[in-house]
Amino acid sequence: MANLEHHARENRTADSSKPFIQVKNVWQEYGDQVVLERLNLNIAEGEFCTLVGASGCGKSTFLRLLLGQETPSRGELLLDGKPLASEPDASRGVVFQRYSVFPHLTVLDNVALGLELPRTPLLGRLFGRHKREAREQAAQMLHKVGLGHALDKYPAQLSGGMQQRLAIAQALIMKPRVLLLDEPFGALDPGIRKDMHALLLELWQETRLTVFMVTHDLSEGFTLGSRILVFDKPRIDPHAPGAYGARVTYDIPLHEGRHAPGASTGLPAALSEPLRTAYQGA
Ligand SMILES: Nc1ncnc2c1ncn2[C@@H]1O[C@H](COP(=O)(O)OP(=O)(O)OP(=O)(O)O)[C@@H](O)[C@H]1O
Repeated sequence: MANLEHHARENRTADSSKPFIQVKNVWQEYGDQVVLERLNLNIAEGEFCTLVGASGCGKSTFLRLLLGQETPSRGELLLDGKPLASEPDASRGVVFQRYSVFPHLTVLDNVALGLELPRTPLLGRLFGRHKREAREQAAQMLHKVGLGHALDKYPAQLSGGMQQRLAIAQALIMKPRVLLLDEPFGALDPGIRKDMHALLLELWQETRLTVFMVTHDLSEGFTLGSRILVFDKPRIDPHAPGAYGARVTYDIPLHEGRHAPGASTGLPAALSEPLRTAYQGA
């Protein structure tokens, strides 16, 4: 835990008066299909943004832009006032719905590898003291996410929830400043999802990482987020479905001052009901 707290302090050296992430008039087009249009957002460091919206409206595309996997067709994304690196780097960690660890490595090695690779890109592994330190750090992180008892297991021996815990540990061990989650709990049973929500909120509150999480579950979006971003297409041309893209049509702060998981959404009923209906009908 000391590590995570230290990490949180390190992350907070930036000028807090400036938005941490700025999205300036961002468009993303594939051929003649406009997927995202005119996105403008300022995100402060430490916000937990949940992204909801109809299937295919560009939420994962937006995550890929934040990750640096793609560059926008127009506009720019700034992190600490500087253009985002055009390739994924250690400042951003990512967890997908179907997790992507190395099946032939143990749980411990999967997490330690993240620390080893950047230091020895050619050999791929560390030796001696550095190796021991990497493994100790990895073991600490795995205890933190509740996998302390499974260090020597292989991914195929883990349940879905445990695999996502491993994926989260793998992302966090790199001390990212931004954590990108693309429906990380979408494949899990409701009971396990609740446990994962508690874990994620606990980790977020300790690190004050900036989180972007795509979810199809509106109540998950409301429960976890400190801010919910609703993606939707305000204009549709039935003769040219790709002519217009999605924008953020609702941008709602939630849980101001929240410190306990499961606090109320604080949304006025007059707003939450139409939003729920519109979203589910989409
Ligand atoms: N590399 C690409 N080339 C062409 N089209 C793409 C590409 N990536 C995404 N798209 C299209 O962009 C649109 C948005 O896709 P995206 O996966 O971002 O939506 P989404 O909101 O995350 O959907 P879902 O909720 O179903 O995961 C889709 O129509 C998809 O086919």
